[in-house]
Amino acid sequence: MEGIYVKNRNEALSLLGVPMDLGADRRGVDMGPSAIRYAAVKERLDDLGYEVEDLGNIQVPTPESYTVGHQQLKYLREITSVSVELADQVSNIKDRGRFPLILGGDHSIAIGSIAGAARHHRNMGVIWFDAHGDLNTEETTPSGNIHGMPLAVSLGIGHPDLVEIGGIYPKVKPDHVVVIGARDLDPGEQELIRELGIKVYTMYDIDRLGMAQVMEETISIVSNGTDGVHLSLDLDGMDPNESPGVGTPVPGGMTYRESHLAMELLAEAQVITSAEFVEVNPILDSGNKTAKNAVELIRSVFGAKTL
Ligand SMILES: NC(=[NH2+])NCCC[C@H](N)C(=O)O
Ligand SMILES: [Mn+2]
Ligand SMILES: [Mn+2]
Repeated sequence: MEGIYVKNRNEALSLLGVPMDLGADRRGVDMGPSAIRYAAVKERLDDLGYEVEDLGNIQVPTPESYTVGHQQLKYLREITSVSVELADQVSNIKDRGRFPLILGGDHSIAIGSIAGAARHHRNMGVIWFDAHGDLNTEETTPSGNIHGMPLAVSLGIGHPDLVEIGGIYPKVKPDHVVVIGARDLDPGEQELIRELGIKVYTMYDIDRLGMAQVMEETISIVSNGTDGVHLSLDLDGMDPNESPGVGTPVPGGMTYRESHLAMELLAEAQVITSAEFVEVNPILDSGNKTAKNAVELIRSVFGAKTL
């Protein structure tokens, strides 16, 4: 198994924005793709020698025009239809031999991007960089917000409308999933993690082992017996002092340096076959700092080196 970038700098990347905020039930994160583009994501990847196309944004309904619907699964219908479209677009990008780089939007978009990537990688690994587990279901959710559920959905757990998106389910197996940076797990999520034996590196583990070892172990877990790896990076995994522009900040997160090292080690390992960067909320940000961090992390994962 092998990622499609770094080795070959002529490789083609496709940027796709998903201005979704329905999964967070809070405005601002819909402007994430614009904020990341404003931070010059395309130009900064051009500089690395990639052929980059920007496909623009997927159309997402505005919350003001819809009702929440189900209280435990807010905007289920609208999120389902966007996810179906996103899955198709990600799959089309891969059909064209290009690398899908998805810009969020709240984390519910992972449902669609993983569904699309899973069509091409039937044994896909997933790295979930996040303060949260995003392993809730309609029974365990404290908020009813679907952005707290996409990892569970990808594992085949949750509302059938979400789980069945893309026609393949489960999309990933618990043995091939690693969560990095967790420091806020709801009781139901903790139970599910134990039950399924999902590997979670909490902030405690990162402090004890160091990021280098965490990534070495992570890479070996997600590449063992898999045919591709999706990176799902929630900017709230980073410390809110450094990345304040997120809707659900949790203190005590990964530093700028730790996050970069993680991306650099992924670049060296050449394992990532699709990626998304989510939860950037420019309304809550200061000076577009969080979007700029996203762009720097994107550059690192695509092999940027100082020397
Ligand atoms: N992608 C995120 N930022 N998720 C935050 C989820 C917060 C909380 N665990 C919930 O389910 O509501
Ligand atoms: Mn999060
Ligand atoms: Mn998340």
